[in-house]
Amino acid sequence: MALTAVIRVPSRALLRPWARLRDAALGWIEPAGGGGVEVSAQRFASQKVLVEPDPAAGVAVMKFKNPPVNSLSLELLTELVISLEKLENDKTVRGVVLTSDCPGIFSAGLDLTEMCGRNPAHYAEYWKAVQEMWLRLYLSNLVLVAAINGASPAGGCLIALTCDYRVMADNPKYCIGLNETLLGIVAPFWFKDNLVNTIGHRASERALQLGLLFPPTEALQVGMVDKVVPKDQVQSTALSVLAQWMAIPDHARQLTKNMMRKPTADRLLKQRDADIQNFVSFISRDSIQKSLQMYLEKLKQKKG
Ligand SMILES: CCCCC/C=C\C/C=C\C/C=C/C(=O)SCCNC(=O)CCNC(=O)[C@H](O)C(C)(C)COP(=O)(O)OP(=O)(O)OC[C@H]1O[C@@H](n2cnc3c(N)ncnc32)[C@H](O)[C@@H]1OP(=O)(O)O
Repeated sequence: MALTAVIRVPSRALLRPWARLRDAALGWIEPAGGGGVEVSAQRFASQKVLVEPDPAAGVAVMKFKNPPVNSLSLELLTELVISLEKLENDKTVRGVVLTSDCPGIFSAGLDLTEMCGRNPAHYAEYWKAVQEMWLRLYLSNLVLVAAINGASPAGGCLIALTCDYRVMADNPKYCIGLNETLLGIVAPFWFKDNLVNTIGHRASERALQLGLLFPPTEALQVGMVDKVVPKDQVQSTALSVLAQWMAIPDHARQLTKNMMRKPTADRLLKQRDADIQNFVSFISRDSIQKSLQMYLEKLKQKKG
């Protein structure tokens, strides 16, 4: 990856402790004596989220890279939020394409191993990170376009739903949807709200109860994605769409986005702790743990 952009990062001594953790996560190194440091955009490429900025165009491409299936581990979620925050603060960037570096998979959704056989404190930490990811993406001031270049179940679909526009590859093997009920679990209310805001109430009711995973043409029909194109055109189409959205003055577009989305985000913001408690007690149930374990086993057996 050839990247040339230069980003100014303040001295670590001036940053809060969490920012030092962030620097470590992103692999930024401050030279001895440090009074601020210039890092090349290559350093911006962390392990599980690659960011390719194009300052001339005012955009960046963010690629998830957590093989084999881009499951949303705690580590990936943390890097995603940090990378997004950095882009939000970068005055040269106004729009971002979200896509995958893993062939054939956009994201397999939440990491089942983070929700199985762990303790309540871990479940709480994990759920807080999932909430944070959703809130940051859903309320982002940037134009976000999803370039869905592979399967996108559950949490993968949620990421796509937070975007302002979704372009999907036309391979009928790639499916997208909130399939939680197939795992014996329930999509949280804010997943549901995001879906209802995208495809409407009746279509959501059907899709959520049946845990429907839509192939691209059906996803287009129901309004879950906005455009279906051949696989090799997904990213270029997403970049063209980004350019169209970026032709609108930022302040007017951002205020409009906020007006449309804030009430939905506020529903979660008003009850974040209660939502974490609900998740922890739900996921800790023996019956739910059994369902998830059986589902994981089925995924593993599929190979053999
Ligand atoms: C009433 C109160 C309610 C409160 C709310 C409570 C609960 C709700 C909580 C959460 C909502 C959940 C959201 C989610 O996102 S759950 C995750 C859902 N995801 C899926 O169902 C996708 C599962 N995966 C697949 O279907 C396939 O893997 C794939 C993505 C289509 C890719 O298929 P492929 O054939 O290419 O790969 P494999 O299937 O062979 O998988 C390779 C490897 O990856 C492992 N794996 C797959 N998905 C996950 C995952 N999500 N998490 C962790 N690991 C995953 C798979 O087991 C294989 O592992 P192996 O060790 O065998 O290599």
